[in-house]
Amino acid sequence: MSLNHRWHAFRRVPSFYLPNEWRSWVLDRGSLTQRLIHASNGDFSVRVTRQQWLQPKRDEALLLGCPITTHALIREVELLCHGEVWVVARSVIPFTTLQGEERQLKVLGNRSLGSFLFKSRAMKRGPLQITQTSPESLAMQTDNRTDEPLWGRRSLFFLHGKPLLVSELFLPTILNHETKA
Ligand SMILES: C=C(O[C@@H]1C=C(C(=O)O)C=C[C@H]1O)C(=O)O
Repeated sequence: MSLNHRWHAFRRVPSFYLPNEWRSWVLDRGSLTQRLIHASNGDFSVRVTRQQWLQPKRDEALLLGCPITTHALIREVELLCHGEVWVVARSVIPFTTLQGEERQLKVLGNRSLGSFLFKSRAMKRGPLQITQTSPESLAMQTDNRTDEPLWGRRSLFFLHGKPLLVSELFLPTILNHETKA
């Protein structure tokens, strides 16, 4: 069952605010998909909750260098390990990025965006921006309800120099699982 996360404007916080237990996950610049596959012994899946042509949020358009009125491909997903949502993610992909090899991004389906990005030799990643959001932003199921703030990040990826913006929010389930492991 989807968490129906509502993405609000990104409120950036300095990375030194990150609690120690989250630093290794939120500051990891490698493939999150690969890390989740490893952490779940391969019991990993992607649930696409939205894929539509929409206007990006103002702060997203500014970061991407797109006119605020242009539409972009908005892809929102939940990344599940052992059938539980561990990460929710939102990607904003401008029309001008979805050309050439990158047209494949339109038809990823339940394949992970990261599996495409980190295979590409033409991929560069920009700096990570860190955010903290209230647990109310997630209509969380009872088994991972928390009063703790949620930590997330966003960064630009560049494919052949063309940008897309990826935002990710990490659920407390990740740490609960790690303490059990
Ligand atoms: C960027 C990555 O791709 C992940 C998968 C996504 C998707 O399938 O839409 C979106 C963001 C990431 O959590 C990664 O694996 O590092």
